[in-house]
Amino acid sequence: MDFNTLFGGALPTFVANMTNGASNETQRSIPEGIMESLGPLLGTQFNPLLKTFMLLQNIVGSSLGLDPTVILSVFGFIWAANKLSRQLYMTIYGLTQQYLTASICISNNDEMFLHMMKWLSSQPTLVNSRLLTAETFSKTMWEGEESLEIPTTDIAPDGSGIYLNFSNQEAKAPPRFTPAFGLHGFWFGPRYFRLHRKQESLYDDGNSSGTPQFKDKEKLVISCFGRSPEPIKKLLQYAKEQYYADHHAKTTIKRPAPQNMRRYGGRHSWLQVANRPVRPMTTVVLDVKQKVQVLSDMNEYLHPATPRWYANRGIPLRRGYLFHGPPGTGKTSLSFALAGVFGLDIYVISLLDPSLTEEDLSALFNSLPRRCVVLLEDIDTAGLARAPDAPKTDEKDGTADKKGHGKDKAHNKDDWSVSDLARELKRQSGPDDKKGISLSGLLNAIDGVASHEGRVLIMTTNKPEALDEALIRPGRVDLQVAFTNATQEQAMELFVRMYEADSKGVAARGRFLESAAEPRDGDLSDGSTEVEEESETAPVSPEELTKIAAAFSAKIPSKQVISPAEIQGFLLKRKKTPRRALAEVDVWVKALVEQKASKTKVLQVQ
Ligand SMILES: Nc1ncnc2c1ncn2[C@@H]1O[C@H](COP(=O)(O)OP(=O)(O)OP(=O)(O)O)[C@@H](O)[C@H]1O
Repeated sequence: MDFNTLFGGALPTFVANMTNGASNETQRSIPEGIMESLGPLLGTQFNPLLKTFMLLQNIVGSSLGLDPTVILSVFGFIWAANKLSRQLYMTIYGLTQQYLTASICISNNDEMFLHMMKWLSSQPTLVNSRLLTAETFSKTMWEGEESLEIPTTDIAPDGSGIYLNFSNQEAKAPPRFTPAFGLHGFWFGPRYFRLHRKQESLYDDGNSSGTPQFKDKEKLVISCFGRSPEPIKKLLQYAKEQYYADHHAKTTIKRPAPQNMRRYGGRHSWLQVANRPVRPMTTVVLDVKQKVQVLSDMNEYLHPATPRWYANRGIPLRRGYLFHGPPGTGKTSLSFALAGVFGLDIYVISLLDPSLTEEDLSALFNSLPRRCVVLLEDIDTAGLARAPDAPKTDEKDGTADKKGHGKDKAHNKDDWSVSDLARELKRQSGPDDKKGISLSGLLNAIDGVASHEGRVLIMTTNKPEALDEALIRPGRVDLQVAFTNATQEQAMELFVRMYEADSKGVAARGRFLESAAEPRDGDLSDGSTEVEEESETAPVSPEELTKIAAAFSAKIPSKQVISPAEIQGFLLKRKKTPRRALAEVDVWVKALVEQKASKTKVLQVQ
């Protein structure tokens, strides 16, 4: 079939019309027969479209006096120019990318990803862009809560029970917005940067996890014009500094990550669980000599020149402290205060964690940062027993190896009993023997080959006598700090600390003697004096506070039977009424001493 037959004889007319120029108006319109010819060719569904097009062509041709072929040619030219310019742009862009821009790629496996995302989420140009990702973002207790207006619930009809209500607090927390996947641009100083946020699915063959699966990984590619990556490096450094800007005032607390995350190692081994304001050293009530001793020892150890000093003498670069004493005497508090003083993160490990194996413990120690505090709390409760067949000598120095197999080596093969055999079989069988930490497992982690040097290890215990001597021998524990129940001086210090911030405020406002219900000196020594409701809450001057504190401490037994935590608990219940605390201390001390003597756990007075 030729074209003429196809177009039903209309083609010659159409061609003639087109070639005859634009002078004749009838010639500018599309020949009528062409519709019928194109219809079957394109299919019936295109008919309305074709008709509309033809109609438009006719209108344009006849009413505007334009030749449709010219219009088509113009459109064709624009299309071709567009294609060409795109091609050109792509080529120039590709060449520029290859030879004239620098890029740095950041994977979400790295901390730098967090720094960058936090910085990007604070950039107005980016958070006002049209392509965003919203993330639920919970604030910690210490972030901008004070100015929040919290609704109250009135549960008593007479209005006497008005309480704060936090039921919708999550709804009020605004989400965080970050640039969505795709291309973005932003300015940093005088320079323009391009950001490409990408997501890739990687296939994990299951070597580490046991189950093959696809995992999503994110990447940020930051590029800038110029052959040097220096501007991007500066940007990354800046983002990192911003990220840690408020860290000098905070102590970051980390714990081992859940088991399924730990297997990725590196920064996945540890999970940040809190970022608390630094605990000032002055808030820990302890003998000044002891405080200074620990502080100066740690300061010396953390000095940049110390690693070389240790290396020159072939001494492993480690420092261990044992804080021992009754419960609630400030062992953990001192650990946190020390981390705060030296600006170190604190890594807390619980040896009672059932998911923690000895391999995990070694891996955790191995992934510690260069300088940090590792806190092993209540080490005596971890059931760290020397293997029953392990020798009494220090495993490092003795013939025994770290897994407690020493005796086996010395064992005469002929002496094997059935129980030895059963024990050996148990040790070698099943996955259960991998659970829990043995003494040798802990020693391995603390000072084995894999152990990270440079860290400060703090172990706390209520029962130092229950610890194996291998655990606390010099080299593993270099300094012991004894904590005791509160002395009278400590009780006084605790009392002053509890109320001094308020009393300073009183001094500043010059309201020392404002209250008419101010107790006389005689009242202070007599704790049983009934204190009027309004005088209890009346402001206390610093001078008066010292007097009340002295009177209070005199009522604390000098035999040190009450812990600082107990005193703190008592004062907290009267946190705005120092006079009431003084008035009620006698009854409380008596009840507490009796309760301790009778070994009951139930408090009569709180
Ligand atoms: N010496 C102290 N100075 C200041 N506060 C103290 C002191 N001892 C205890 N406290 C307070 O008591 C509470 C418990 O203290 P902390 O956890 O430090 O005691 P601990 O000795 O570690 O107890 P445990 O042996 O039970 O772990 C904390 O809130 C802390 O502020």
